Parts: sequence; C-alpha cells; structure tokens
Amino acid sequence: MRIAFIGGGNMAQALMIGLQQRGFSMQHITVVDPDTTKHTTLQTALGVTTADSATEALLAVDVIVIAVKPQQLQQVAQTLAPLLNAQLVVSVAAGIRTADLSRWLGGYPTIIRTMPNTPAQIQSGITGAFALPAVSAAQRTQADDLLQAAGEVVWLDDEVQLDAVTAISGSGPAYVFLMIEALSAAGVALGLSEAQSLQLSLATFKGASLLAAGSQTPIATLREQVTSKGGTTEQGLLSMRQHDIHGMMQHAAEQAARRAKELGDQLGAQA
Ligand SMILES: NC(=O)C1=CN([C@@H]2O[C@H](COP(=O)(O)OP(=O)(O)OC[C@H]3O[C@@H](n4cnc5c(N)ncnc54)[C@H](OP(=O)(O)O)[C@@H]3O)[C@@H](O)[C@H]2O)C=CC1
Ligand SMILES: O=C(O)[C@@H]1CCC=N1
Repeated sequence: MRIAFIGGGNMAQALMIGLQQRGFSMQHITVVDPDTTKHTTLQTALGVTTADSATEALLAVDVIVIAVKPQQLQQVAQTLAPLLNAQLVVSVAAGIRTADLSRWLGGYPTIIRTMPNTPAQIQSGITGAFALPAVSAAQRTQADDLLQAAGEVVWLDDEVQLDAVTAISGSGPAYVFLMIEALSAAGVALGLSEAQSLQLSLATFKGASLLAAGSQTPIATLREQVTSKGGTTEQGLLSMRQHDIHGMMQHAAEQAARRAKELGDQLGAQA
C-alpha cells in the first residue's frame, strides 16, 4: 500500500510512528506539508519522502490521508480536487462531514471519515471510522489495515456518531493526561516529590487501565475491590462524587461533541 499524508503534524506523525513500529515500508509514504521545518525530522526519524505541495505524481498512491486542521480542509481539498484519480481519501479532521469534503473535492465519492487518537504512536490508539457507500470492500480493508497499525478500529454505520467518538476517544487522551497531572499534583501537595508522585500516578493509571482492559470483571466490581469498608478509598471516592465526577465528565464530553458539530456546521457551510 502506498500512502500520501496531506499535513504532517501531530496526528499524522502519530499514525506514521504507529505504521513504522508495525514494520510498514516507510519509503511507501509521502508527506505533503508546506511547513518545511518539519521535513528534516519527518525524513530522518520516519524515513518518509516529503514535499511542500501536492502534485499528481506524488498522489499516485492507494490512500490519501488528509490530516490538516478542520479550518484548513476546504482550501486543501480544493487544491487536491484536480489531482485525484480514484484514490481512497481518508480524513482525520474533527467535525468535517463527508458530504462537505466530497463537495469540496468536486463530488468525490470514495471517502472514509475517521477519528483516531494520539496513542496511535504506540499502537494503543483507537479510531472511529465511517465509509461512504462508494468505498469498495477492498478499499475499506486497506483503510482498516492502515488504521489497525495504530490500534483498534471501530466502524460506524452512522456518521453522526463520529462527533461522539471525537468527544470520547479523539479528545480523550487529553482528559487522561489532565487527570494524571491532577493526581500527581495532589501527591506533591501531600508531601511527595514531583518525580515520585508522577511515577506513582502514571503507574496507577497504567495498571488500572491494563487490569480493566484485560479482565472479564465489570469495572464497577474492580472499583469495589479497591474500596475497603471504612477504609481510605471510600473517603476519596466520596469526595469525587461530592464534586460530581460523572457530571464533570458528561459535561466535558458534551462540550467537545458540541464543538465537533459546530465545526461541521460552520466550516461545512463553505461552498
Ligand atoms: N491531535 C490530535 O490528537 C487529533 C487530531 N485530529 C485531527 O487531525 C487533524 C490535524 O490535527 P493536528 O495533527 O493536531 O494538527 P497540526 O497543526 O499538528 O497538523 C496539521 C499540519 O498540516 C499542515 N498544513 C497546513 N496547510 C496545509 C496544506 N495546504 N497542505 C498540507 N499540509 C498543510 C500544518 O502546517 P502549519 O502548522 O504550517 O499550518 C500542520 O503541519 C485535525 O483535523 C484534527 O481535527 C484527529 C484526532 C486526534
Ligand atoms: O482537539 C481537537 O480538535 C482534535 C480532535 C480530537 C483531538 N484533537
């Protein structure tokens, strides 16, 4: 499979590192990004070919992954439109709907909209994906192979659900990083050194996540197994409930999903 990435920023790099870790032939990847300061790093660290603008020859690939910011997508799509020739187009942009991208690409039919996340770079990502009906079974398999290099893939039948995926797993790593920062800061406030508090917090998130992911036991039961009657956890959880942890997470996800829809509405309204 030959791949062209349009945009070589954070998300594209996370996907490419995932592909590299999986042993993908990196010489089969071209990255188009006008920010030439990124080119040397992309070439030396990842072994990919770089270019500052797209040409028909550079886009003679099987899959084009568009990984620019949603605000840049319309302009990028209009530049790509005359250069396309039946390649599969995969978008990772938050909020932007396939109908709008297809229109910007001149009525292009073979598009898969996805929402990956940055743990892709250690093959521990998860991607939500939605394919337009014109995408062939072979192209869907190609996209699945590409995305599986980054971790799990969840195929959706309803594109609207991608805004929820964005709010949960697309943005989710940032929520988790914030929680690690917060737990670690709490440890420092209780007298631990910064280094040891971070070590304890990181190992706790990692251990609890691995235990939960690898166990048949319901998460609530795993939580109860930590919570000794009359013990310490009970007090910690009580405080978290008093501060409405569920409401906080619900509100955060709602705000992220609202923003994904807003990006789709506002940017998708462009001709
Ligand atoms: N970061 C994340 O965790 C996730 C991001 N996404 C999506 O991925 C997309 C990219 O996000 P992210 O990687 O964070 O953003 P970045 O800004 O890191 O990457 C975008 C890159 O595209 C470049 N670019 C701008 N214009 C063009 C152009 N005309 N042709 C080619 N490249 C161009 C940008 O250059 P310059 O900086 O000079 O503008 C930049 O290097 C977004 O749509 C986002 O919604 C999806 C899931 C998770
Ligand atoms: O914050 C953003 O808009 C992108 C999409 C999901 C993660 N990062």
